[in-house]
Amino acid sequence: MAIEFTKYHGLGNDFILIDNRSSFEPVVTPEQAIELCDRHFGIGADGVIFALPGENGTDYTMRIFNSDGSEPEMCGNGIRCLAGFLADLEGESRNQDSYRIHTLGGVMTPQLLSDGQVKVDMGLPRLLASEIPTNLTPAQEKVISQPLEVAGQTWEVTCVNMGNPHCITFVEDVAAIELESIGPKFEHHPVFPQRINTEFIQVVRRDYLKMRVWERGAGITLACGTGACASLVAGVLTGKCDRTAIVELPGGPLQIEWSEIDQRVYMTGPAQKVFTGKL
Ligand SMILES: N[C@@H](CCC[C@H](N)C(=O)O)C(=O)O
Repeated sequence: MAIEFTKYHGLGNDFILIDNRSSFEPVVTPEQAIELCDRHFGIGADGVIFALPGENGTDYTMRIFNSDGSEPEMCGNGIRCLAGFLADLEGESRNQDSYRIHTLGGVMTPQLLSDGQVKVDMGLPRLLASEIPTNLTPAQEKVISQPLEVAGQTWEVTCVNMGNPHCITFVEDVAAIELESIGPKFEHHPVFPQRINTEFIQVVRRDYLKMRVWERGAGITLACGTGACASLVAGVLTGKCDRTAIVELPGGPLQIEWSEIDQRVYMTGPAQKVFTGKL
């Protein structure tokens, strides 16, 4: 059976999008996703995203496999790409600018803006150790500026769940971080039972942060939307940044706001279609 796909990226965080609207189960297995994501022997991507029928009264469901075949709960750059993909699929029959999307990390609402960008209501950040999850502090406490031993060094970390788990460390210079060697050690640290996404943040100004990321299940990527949101929340919790800031990633900037009014996090950024194909 031939399967059509569309390749998208959000700031270089790239995905294979599949129209899965006629079934509640992904038409590609995690093992096949690993092969498709391979940059030498496959299409090449950080993950495979499926547009499935909506659940619990939502318009659609998003599921995603990382390039290692694991299934994360949520993907920020991916959900912007999904919104662009859905708008394309609906074509002339489209009658809405925003979609309510069911994900394993909760309901998210991407909105297509007139300038081509996508703004996503990413929901409320979850901060308790049990919600990350981590056993770094007692279950009902937040994990803010806690010491964590990784690779013989003590790092001061703050943890935030944005549907998926993140561990954030503020550093003087993100360029000096040896991401390839330190990233996997954070990801597989025993204090994180479901592994972790790891962000290193340099505060250039209170409204401008530089970020590099090691993603759970995907390694170094050019951008991570949930990671940018989690990092801004961590910056506010530690008093290092404002509630609205630009987070500059290797693939480009995202605008992030942690609203004082409704306490929800909003992310605005691009979603770019690259090409279509058939498997
Ligand atoms: N790149 C994504 C996050 C994808 C999922 C992540 N690798 C995980 O396992 O949680 C984003 O833009 O948020």
